[in-house]
Amino acid sequence: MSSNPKGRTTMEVGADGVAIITLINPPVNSLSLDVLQSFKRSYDQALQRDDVKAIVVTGAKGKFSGGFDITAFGGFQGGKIPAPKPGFISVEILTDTLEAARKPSVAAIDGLALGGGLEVAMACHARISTSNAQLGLPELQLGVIPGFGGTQRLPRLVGLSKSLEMMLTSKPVKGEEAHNLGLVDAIVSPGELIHTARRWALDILEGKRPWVPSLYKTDKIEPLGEAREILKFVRAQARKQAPNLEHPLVCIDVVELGIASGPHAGLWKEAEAFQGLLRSDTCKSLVHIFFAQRGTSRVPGITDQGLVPRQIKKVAILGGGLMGSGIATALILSNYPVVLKEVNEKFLQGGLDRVRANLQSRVKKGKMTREKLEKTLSLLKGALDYESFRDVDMVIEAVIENVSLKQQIFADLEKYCPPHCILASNTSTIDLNLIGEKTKSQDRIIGAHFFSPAHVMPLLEIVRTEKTSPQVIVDLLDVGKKIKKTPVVVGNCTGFAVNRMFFPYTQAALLLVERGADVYQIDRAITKFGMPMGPFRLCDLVGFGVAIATGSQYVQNFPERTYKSMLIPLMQEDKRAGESTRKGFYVYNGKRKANPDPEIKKYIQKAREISGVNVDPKMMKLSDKDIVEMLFLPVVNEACRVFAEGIAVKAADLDIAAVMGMGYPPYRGGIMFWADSLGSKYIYSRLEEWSKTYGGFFKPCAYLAERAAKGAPLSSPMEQTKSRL
Ligand SMILES: C[C@H](O)CC(=O)SCCNC(=O)CCNC(=O)[C@H](O)C(C)(C)COP(=O)(O)OP(=O)(O)OC[C@H]1O[C@@H](n2cnc3c(N)ncnc32)[C@H](O)[C@@H]1OP(=O)(O)O
Repeated sequence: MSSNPKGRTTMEVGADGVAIITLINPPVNSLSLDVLQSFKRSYDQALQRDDVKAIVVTGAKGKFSGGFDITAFGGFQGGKIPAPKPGFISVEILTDTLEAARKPSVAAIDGLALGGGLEVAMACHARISTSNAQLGLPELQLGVIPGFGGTQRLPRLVGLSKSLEMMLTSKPVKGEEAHNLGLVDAIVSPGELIHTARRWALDILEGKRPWVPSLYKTDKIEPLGEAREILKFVRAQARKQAPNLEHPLVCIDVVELGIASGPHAGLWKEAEAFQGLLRSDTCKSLVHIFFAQRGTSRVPGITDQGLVPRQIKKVAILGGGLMGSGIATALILSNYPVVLKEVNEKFLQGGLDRVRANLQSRVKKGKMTREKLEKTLSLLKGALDYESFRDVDMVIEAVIENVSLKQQIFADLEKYCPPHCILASNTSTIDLNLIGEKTKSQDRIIGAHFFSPAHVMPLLEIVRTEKTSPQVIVDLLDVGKKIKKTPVVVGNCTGFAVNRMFFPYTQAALLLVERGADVYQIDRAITKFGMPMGPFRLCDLVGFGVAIATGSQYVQNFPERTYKSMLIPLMQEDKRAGESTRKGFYVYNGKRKANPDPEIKKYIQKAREISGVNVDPKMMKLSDKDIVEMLFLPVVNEACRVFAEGIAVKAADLDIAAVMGMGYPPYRGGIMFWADSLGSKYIYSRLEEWSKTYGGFFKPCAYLAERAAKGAPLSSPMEQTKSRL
C-alpha cells in the first residue's frame, strides 16, 4: 500500500499533557498513505494514553502540509495502488476519530496548509497560524474536489460564498485573511506557534476557549433558500467560464447536498464524487500538467552537473517597444535593476512610459500600492548609448526582427559588455547562430523568448545553441524562476518550439477556408475545444503584419509543408490588418467587440482563385470534431518533428509550451498528451488520408509513421535522440 515510504508522523508528549503530532514527508509534508496511516496510529495512541490530555497537530520544517500526495494519483488511476475505501480518511479518521474525540485538538499552521492539509486542520477544534502561511483548497486545479471533508467544513467556517470562491479559483488565502474570515483562530509568530497551540488546546479542555467541531457549525451558512440562490448563481458562472469541465459543478452539488441534507450526507457524497473524479481524463491531464510544469527546469546534462547559478545584479534591455518594456516590467517587479536602451529620446520615453503604465494597471487592480510602484520604478534607468552596459551581467535584446540589425547589436554588445555578461535575444523566429555570427561570444549567446505581454504571460522559452555554455543556461533558468516564469529549454531552429509547433495551426485554418469551410465556424469550434480564441481571431489580435512576417520565415525554411494562401496579404492590401485597424477577419467596435463580416467572402474567393483550388462540398459540412482534428493534428505532426529533432528534450516540455505559450487547454494535458489519448495510429491514418486529398501540408512525418507502425505512444522517450541541444 506504500506510495511513499519516507512519509510518517512523530508524536511527542510534553509534561503539560499535550501530544504534538508532526506530519513528516519532505518537501511539503504531503499526505501519502503512509503518513495518513501513521497519523491514525499516533492519534489512536494519543487518545488511549492517560498522560495525554490534548493534541496539537503540526508539520515538520515550517510547513503544515501541501495536501494529499499527488504522486500517488497515478497509482490509484492505474489500479497499481488500491485507493482507500471511500470515507476511510474523511469519515473514519478525520470525523469519527479526530473531530469526535474526547480530547481537544489544535492545528499549528506554518508555511502551507493546502488541500488535504487544510482539511486535517479544519477537523481540529481550533487553528493557530502564522501570518505568512497559505491556506487553501486547490484540489480543483487537479481536476478533483476536496475529498477529506473540505466541501463541508470550509463553508461552515468561512461562509458559502467565500468557500466557493476559494475552491473554484483554487487560490489560497494568507494567514491574516484566514483569521479575518474565521478560518483560523489566532495569528502568532513562527517562534510562538507551538507554544500558543498547546496552551490553546489546554484552554479548550479547561473550558476557557470554545471547543468547536467545525462540521456542525451553522452560524456562517445562509438559510437554505438564500444558499440555493448563491449556489445557482455560482453554478451558472462556472458553466460559463469552464463549459468543458464537470468537476466544478460536482463540487457545487456536493456543497449543496451538505447544506440541504446535513454534513454527514455531504461527507459521503464528497467521498464518492472524489473517487469518481480521480479517474477522470480531466484529472489525469491536470496532474500530468502539474508534474510537467515542475519538470521543465530539470534539463539532463545541464542542471544535473552541479553548476551553481551566478548572481545577476544588473540587466540591460535593448528596445523599449511592447516586448522590451514588458520584459523590463517583469524584471523590476522581481527587484532586478534594469537599464532600458533606445535609439532616441522619443522612443526611450515611450518605453519608460509603457513600463509605468504596466505597473499602474497593477495598482488599479489592487495588486500594488502607489508607494511600491515608485519604489519599483526607481530600479529602471533609461539610456541612449552603451556606457551603462559596462557592468551589466545580462543583456536581453528585444528590437525588431531584422537579422542585420541584430548582428550589429550583438557585435556592439561584445565590445561594451563585460566578458562574463550573458547575451540574450528575445527573437521569436530567427536562428541564434545567425544573430551571433559577427561575434566570438557564441558560448554566451542564448535565446530568452518571452510571450506578449511579457510581464503577464507565464512562459519563458530558453533557446540554446550547440555552443551555449551550460553555465549560461543555468543562470537564465535561475532568472526565469526569480521572475516567476515557467522556463522551457529548447534547441535552436526557426520558430523554436512554440511558434514552430503552432505554425501549421493557422495554415490549416487557411487551407480549410479556401476549400469552403466557414471562418467563424472554425473559430467557434476551436473556442469550444478550449482555446482562448480561434485562429482567425488570434490573427486579428496579433496583426497581419506580424502574421505575414513570421509566415514568411516558415515558407523559406519548410517550403514542402507550408500552405501558401494569399488570403491574409490580400486583406492587408485593402488596409484590413487586424484589430489595430478595426478590421480583419472580424470588424471591431470601439469596445473591441469582434463581429463577423460578410465582406470577407470576396477576399476568400480571390485567394481561392490565386491558389487554384475549388470548393470541396465536404469542407462545407465539417463537424466541430473534424475542424479540431484538421487544425490540431498538423500541430501534433510538427510537435513530433520538434521532438524527433531533439529541439525539445521531453514531450512533456511541449505540453507545457502549448499550454503556457498558446493557451492550449491544460485540462487536455497539452498537445502531446492529448495526441496520445487519440493514439498514434489514428493520427497517422487521419493525416495520411488528408495528405492524399489536400497535399503535402498534411503528410505525417517519419517519427509519427514509425510510432504508428509500432502502435507506440508519441510521448515515450526517444530511443536515439538526434539531439540538437
Ligand atoms: C483529498 C484531498 O482533498 C486531495 C488533495 O489534497 S490534492 C492536493 C492538494 N494540494 C495541492 O494542490 C498543492 C499542490 N502543490 C502546490 O501548489 C505547490 O507545490 C506548493 C504551493 C505546495 C509549493 O510550491 P513551491 O514552493 O513553488 O514548490 P514546488 O516546486 O511546486 O513543489 C516542491 C516539490 O513538492 C512536490 N509537491 C508539492 N505538493 C505536493 C503534493 N500535494 N503531493 C506530492 N508532491 C507535492 C512538487 O511536485 C515538487 O516536487 P519536485 O521538487 O520533485 O519537483
